[in-house]
Amino acid sequence: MLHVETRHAIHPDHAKGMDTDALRSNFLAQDMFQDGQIRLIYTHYDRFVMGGAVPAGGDLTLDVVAETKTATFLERREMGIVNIGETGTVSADGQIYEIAHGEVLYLGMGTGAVTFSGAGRYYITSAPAHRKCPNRLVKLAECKEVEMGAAETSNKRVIRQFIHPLVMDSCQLILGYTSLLDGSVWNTMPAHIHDRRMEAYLYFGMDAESRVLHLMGDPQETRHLFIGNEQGAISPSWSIHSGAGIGAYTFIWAMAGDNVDYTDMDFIQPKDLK
Ligand SMILES: O=C[C@H](O)[C@@H](O)CC(=O)C(=O)O
Ligand SMILES: [Zn+2]
Repeated sequence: MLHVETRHAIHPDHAKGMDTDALRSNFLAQDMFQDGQIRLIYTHYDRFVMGGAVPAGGDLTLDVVAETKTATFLERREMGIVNIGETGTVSADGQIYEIAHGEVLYLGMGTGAVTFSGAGRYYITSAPAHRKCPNRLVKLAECKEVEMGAAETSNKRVIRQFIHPLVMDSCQLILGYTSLLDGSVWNTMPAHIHDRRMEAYLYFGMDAESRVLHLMGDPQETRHLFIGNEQGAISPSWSIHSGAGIGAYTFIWAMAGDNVDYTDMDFIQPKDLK
């Protein structure tokens, strides 16, 4: 079963006046992971799509998505898939990929139908593409690891870059995930924006009762979302995207836009946030 929800692009002046419900219905991504379903959120931020596929031991095929009005979803798009569950398989273009927890599968433009199977919980990201880059399963050992932060500032973390120019080729999509070290709670502080790219976070690996206090908004007009396990935040290009967790967490970040330069960020120091 396929379910697709559309999220329109919001102007920062509009976001300023939103109450909690409006912020959550526009920027929180929830209910993506349901047994036996593929659930996508089609955003108008760079036409980035995020979602989940949970085959729960069976098979789920993603092929036609009415929103794109193309013969297949990937006809003019690329896709990045992260398995946040147990080992499972994804079949595409006549290949069967066995994907362990934390591994990333990139599927290039023109790949055709994609079938998700087994015990995996698959986080799906996709952006429009202009050329075919080779399909590739990126193993944990192949990603680029970057250590950031320090215990003294409660933000010691490891950033693992998978769909990233230092690892592989893609059109728009950049993707990886960041894990907080024991006792560190803050991600992406100092915060940043990048007007050239939108971004989406998916928080996972959390206790069911735990929450991340996710910060969003114009740096001078910050807002927050309390986010639970396997929920995400959609970050417009004008918004910061940062957070502090009550317990351990990892988050997948994915971006689409004008460049694939991960280091292209405009930082905002804590003293300049409001
Ligand atoms: O543009 C890059 C993204 O916001 C994240 O990769 C930041 C991040 O993982 C972190 O600092 O912890
Ligand atoms: Zn960012």
